[in-house]
Amino acid sequence: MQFRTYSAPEFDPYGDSRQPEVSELWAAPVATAPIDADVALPGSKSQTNRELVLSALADGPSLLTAPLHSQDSDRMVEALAALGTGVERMPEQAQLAQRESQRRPTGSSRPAIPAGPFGPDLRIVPASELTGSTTIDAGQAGTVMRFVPPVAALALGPVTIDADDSARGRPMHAMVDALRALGVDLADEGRGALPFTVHGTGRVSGGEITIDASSSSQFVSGLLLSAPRFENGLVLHHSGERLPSLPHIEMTIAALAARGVTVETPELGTWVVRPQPIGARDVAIEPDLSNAAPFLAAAVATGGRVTIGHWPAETTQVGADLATYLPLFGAEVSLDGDRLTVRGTGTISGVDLDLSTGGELAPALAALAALADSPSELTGIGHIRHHETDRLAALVAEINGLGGHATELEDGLRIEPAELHGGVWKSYKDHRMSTAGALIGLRVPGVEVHDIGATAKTLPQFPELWRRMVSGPAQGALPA
Ligand SMILES: O=C(O)C1=C[C@@H](OP(=O)(O)O)[C@@H](O)[C@H](O)C1
Ligand SMILES: C=C(OP(=O)(O)O)C(=O)O
Repeated sequence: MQFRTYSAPEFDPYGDSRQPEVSELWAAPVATAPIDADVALPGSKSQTNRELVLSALADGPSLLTAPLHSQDSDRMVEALAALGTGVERMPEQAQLAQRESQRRPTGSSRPAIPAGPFGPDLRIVPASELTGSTTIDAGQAGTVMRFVPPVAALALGPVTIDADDSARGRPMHAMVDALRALGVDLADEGRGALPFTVHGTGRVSGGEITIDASSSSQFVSGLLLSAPRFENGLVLHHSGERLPSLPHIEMTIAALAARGVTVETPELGTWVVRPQPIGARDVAIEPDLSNAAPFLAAAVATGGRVTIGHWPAETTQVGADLATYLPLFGAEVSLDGDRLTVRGTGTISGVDLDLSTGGELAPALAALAALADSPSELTGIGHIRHHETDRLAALVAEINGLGGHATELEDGLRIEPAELHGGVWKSYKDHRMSTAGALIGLRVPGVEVHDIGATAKTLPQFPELWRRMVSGPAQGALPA
């Protein structure tokens, strides 16, 4: 394979997240001393894309403050706009006034949401009638490919939904079968995969269905988000060997509740949504706590300190579990107001972790485990074989490619201590593989990440934020 050298572009926080494909090599910065940094992170992908969908289906305009601007959120904005939703980028003055009005009730003078320059707030104006006769590009976004088809079914006219070549293989069967069972006409040429065309009639009858959401919680979330607009609502049962990422379903239920929609859960694996309006709402999006994983892990890897501001006191984001996971690796974690600090202690211990609730944290935690001084097992994550890439295979290949000792388990990974060396770390067009490579590169000289541009999926600013974090005013000696 031939690679060219990659030099980071100028930091452009308002830049277009649809970056050109960056398939060059990025020399991962090496920490020469313990990291000592404060990091501000843009908005949560999962919250932004839920609130975009709910705002498009709501009974009036909504304002999203501090939303994410990245490939995944841009694909969602474009999808909803193609169906007739109005999306306005708020001018800076209006943003400041809005943020001022969202100051914390405790009397603190600090705004309740990040003031970081990560892109404009968005005002969403629902269409009086969703219109089809359009094509939607989900890119690589699981949230777009699983949340938008039920919305398309509520539109009038055919909607073709497609994705990047690399994402066309992601499971969609459960959504195809669910929509058909709800009375939606869908043409998929028997593939049960993207691309397919939803022949929307402007209405979905709804009813009681059973799906197998073992491969992704997003099927449940996608159906629940649109269900209040189904004529008969939805009674949804999950039947399958497992249900991953439960906090993400909790996030969906919480987002609906905040807009006045109750989701009843009479038993585990059943959700009931009655037909009802979805309330318009102004929402402040929390920072993306899953994207916090490589940054906080950097403190552990270098025996240093990383602080992330605006850490929510209460959240359904699974990244909040980093505060309990990282101490298992040997870190100290403290929360001072809304500032979460992780301090490395100089020791990186191996861990046994069931990550079934938070599979998207696995790449960062696997990278940290590869730097640990004792073996780790990360389990409950068989479903991450269906994420942006087969993450179990990718992590094993790349960790071992640097001299590590990782093996694939039926539902996870075993990683044993080994002396790592430099080399090319491939990203497989997966943002979390790119950031996992960067994390290992902090401690292993000569790691070159192929396609750091993949981080544009949820964090286009990653190379610059990482560079700033590593080049902070750190002093002292790295752990042995
Ligand atoms: O609903 C969501 O926002 C997400 C759900 C999870 O998907 P899976 O259940 O497919 O793991 C998670 O991994 C993904 O990053 C985001
Ligand atoms: C699995 C992920 O993304 P998606 O929303 O595309 O499923 C992820 O971000 O780790």
